[in-house]
Amino acid sequence: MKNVLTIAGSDSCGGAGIQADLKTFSAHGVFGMSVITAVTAQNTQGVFGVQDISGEIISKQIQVIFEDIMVSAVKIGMVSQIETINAIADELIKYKAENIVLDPVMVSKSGFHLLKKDAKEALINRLLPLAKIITPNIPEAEVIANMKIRDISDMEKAAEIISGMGPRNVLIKGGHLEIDAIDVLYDGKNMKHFETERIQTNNTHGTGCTLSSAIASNLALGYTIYDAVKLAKEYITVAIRHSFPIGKGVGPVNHFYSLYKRAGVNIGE
Ligand SMILES: Nc1ncnc2c1ncn2[C@@H]1O[C@H](COP(=O)(O)OP(=O)(O)O)[C@@H](O)[C@H]1O
Ligand SMILES: Cc1ncc(COP(=O)(O)O)c(N)n1
Repeated sequence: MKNVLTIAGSDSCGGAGIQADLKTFSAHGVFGMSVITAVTAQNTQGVFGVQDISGEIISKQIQVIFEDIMVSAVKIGMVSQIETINAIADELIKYKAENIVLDPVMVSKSGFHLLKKDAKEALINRLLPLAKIITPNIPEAEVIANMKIRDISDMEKAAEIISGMGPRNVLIKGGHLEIDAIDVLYDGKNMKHFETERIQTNNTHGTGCTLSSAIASNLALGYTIYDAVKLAKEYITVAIRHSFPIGKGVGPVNHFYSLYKRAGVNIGE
């Protein structure tokens, strides 16, 4: 069994954050572990409160896991504030963590700032260089690369700029453009596109968290970056296609579609 760690925020409605990550790990047959950075009071309509966890207890959570268990990959999601970022960077460097997948979460689909404005520099300076792959969506890539992204050619330019900041691979996700769902992967030399048709649904809560956790799972299982992204893209596409109209807002994706199908669970198809 491969052990995979998520360092992220809790989403009370279970669609994004830690909850999405652990579901994704389980769906991939890896053992999921979690370091909670913040607790959000969140549903499909929005984020209504956040309590950040102290840097001290974040460090402690990371330490006790690495002192005890072999960690094959680490996914980083919501990091909230500078204190959190420093604690994570210090510990991951100390334990020489490998296969770090950084999802630079900034603003939720519902428009809530999950990263404090003064923490962007710390995220770029301290976490980007540690990442085997960083997975920004379009608004996040615009902030990190400091440019406007309107089309695929802009995504490629931004990927090159972000690549120069230290991560070994950059995946810019195209979910926020109007065109088909095209993600751009840059490994410092070659540009690759992963393309699927856009699924017409409002239920995309947690897509980014799920994709990055699927990549981390695949890296832990020994896949190359290219195959890890390709398989993760296939997984998120199925999860979006069979997403759930739960709640009054942006519903969650279906992490266990294949399992439910095999078990004959009626999921309303
Ligand atoms: N409507 C959609 N149909 C198909 N794929 C989508 C759709 N929306 C997002 N995706 C895919 O989901 C993944 C997450 O992308 P995105 O939604 O941009 O991330 P985030 O949740 O960080 O904003 C990407 O692989 C993207 O291409
Ligand atoms: C705790 C937490 N982490 C991450 C997200 C981003 O997910 P999304 O972009 O789908 O809102 C979120 N809403 N909540």
